[in-house]
Amino acid sequence: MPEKYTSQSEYLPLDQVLVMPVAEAFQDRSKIEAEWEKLNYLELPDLPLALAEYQDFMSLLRKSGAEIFSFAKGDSLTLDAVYCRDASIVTDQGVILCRMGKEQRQGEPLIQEKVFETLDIPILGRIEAPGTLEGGDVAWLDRQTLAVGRSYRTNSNGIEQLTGMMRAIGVDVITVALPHFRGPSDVFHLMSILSPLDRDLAAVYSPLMPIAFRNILLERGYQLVEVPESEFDSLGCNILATGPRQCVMAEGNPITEAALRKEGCTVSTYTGNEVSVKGGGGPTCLTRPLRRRI
Ligand SMILES: NC(=O)NCCC[C@H](N)C(=O)O
Repeated sequence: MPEKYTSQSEYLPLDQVLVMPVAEAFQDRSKIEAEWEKLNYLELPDLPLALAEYQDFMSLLRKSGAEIFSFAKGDSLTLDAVYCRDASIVTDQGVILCRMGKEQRQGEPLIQEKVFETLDIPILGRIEAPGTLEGGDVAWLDRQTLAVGRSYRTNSNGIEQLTGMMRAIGVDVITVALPHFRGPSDVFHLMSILSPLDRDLAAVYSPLMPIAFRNILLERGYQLVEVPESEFDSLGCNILATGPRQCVMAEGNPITEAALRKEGCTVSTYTGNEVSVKGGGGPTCLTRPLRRRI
């Protein structure tokens, strides 16, 4: 029987996706007030606005036709749990539970595990101490190639563990050494500078991309849409593909949006000031894609 689905793609038509609803992660004003500064958010998120923004984001996800599942809330979770991509990686053989580089997020993988169990998705492996690895540092370049950023969140030991698990299932890992940029307290993942949008199209922020990795993308036949400096902090480079050249991005990135349209992309935007910009997590961070249609 021909294969119908894969988890090893960032751009094929999205079929199933997990989210951690903002209502569950943010909960109430007192939780937000107690946590936002310690988590290094830019400003205090406004709950009613965040809920409204998230509703719009979810309606874009629903419009894509994907089936949506939710993670459950847990006592050990912070506001950051809304950025559910980071706590797990999904392969065609099962899930790898991450070990978060940001200490306050270390409860997330265990809470996610319970939901994977109820969905009957096998656990292929877990990153163990002293390794750290976050899902935002990981992106499929094709079905057999996974790029992983070595960052303040993802260390060499985590990458070694991941590489071993991937070798066992026939996947090559390309390590991308990320620069210091704004330092350890900032959120800076591989997917802050790379969003694959089709087999041969990716949005990139080249100023922070190692030349060698950028050349690998070009050698692989990727055409690169360059995100300008003025749109980096507004998450212009963090774009969710719900299908080939079907993009969901945070509003406020008109130059990138126009460049994507020029390459034949359909672009939908949501207001992400509260739910994305203040916490530093764009649409890929807000979603844990489970599988895509081949
Ligand atoms: N994949 C991502 O870029 N995730 C964003 C996570 C933001 C969150 N405030 C964090 O610091 O971990």
